[in-house]
Amino acid sequence: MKNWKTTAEQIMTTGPVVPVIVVNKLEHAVPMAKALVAGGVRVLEVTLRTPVAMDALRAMIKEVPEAIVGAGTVINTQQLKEVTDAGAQFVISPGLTEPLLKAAVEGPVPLIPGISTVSELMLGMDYGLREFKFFPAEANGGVKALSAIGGPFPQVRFCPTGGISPANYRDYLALKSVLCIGGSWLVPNDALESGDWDRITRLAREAVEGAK
Ligand SMILES: O=C(O)C(=O)C[C@H](O)[C@H](O)COP(=O)(O)O
Repeated sequence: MKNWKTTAEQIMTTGPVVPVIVVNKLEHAVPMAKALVAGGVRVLEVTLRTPVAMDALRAMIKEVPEAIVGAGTVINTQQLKEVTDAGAQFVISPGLTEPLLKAAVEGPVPLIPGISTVSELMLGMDYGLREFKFFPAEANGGVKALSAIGGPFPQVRFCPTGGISPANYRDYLALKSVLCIGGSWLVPNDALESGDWDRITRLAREAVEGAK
């Protein structure tokens, strides 16, 4: 962690909503990122779930410098190295493993690993981490579970993700332990397919405004 260029806390306090992005076509990446930034959302998580994800990540980093672009769904040390080499500014994982934690704390960018139990949280804390993703948030008991899990760890902060929507995101943000939330609703696949960048800007703006 001593070599991290920024902190997980800085990433998580930059915006209250982090879009979880699935890119299927490379040509969507840059206009989508610009549309999000236009709507006031700068921290973007590109999931490594599609064949074009790495190229999309690189394109967004290069062509949308106003955005803070990170990689999501990073599940092993090989991927961690790849996204770090590509210039990702932060890394998110749905879970945690010791090899991933070890590599991340020695690497240059913050890792925000997912936890869904107290023991996973404690393991991450053993590596010096204090910021975590809570995944899958809704399926795992939602706001109630998260406030109970966070109870014994007042210094820990979360980015709940998974099943979060415009209807419930404020309930999570109301918790003191929650710095931001992640959600895929900000970048609907049909908006990407139809090139409806205005809709993506609108969704971003509404989410940011609604969080105030
Ligand atoms: O890809 C990853 O690394 C993930 O952890 C999964 C995402 O967090 C969820 O897919 C969020 O998606 P929604 O529930 O649709 O908002």
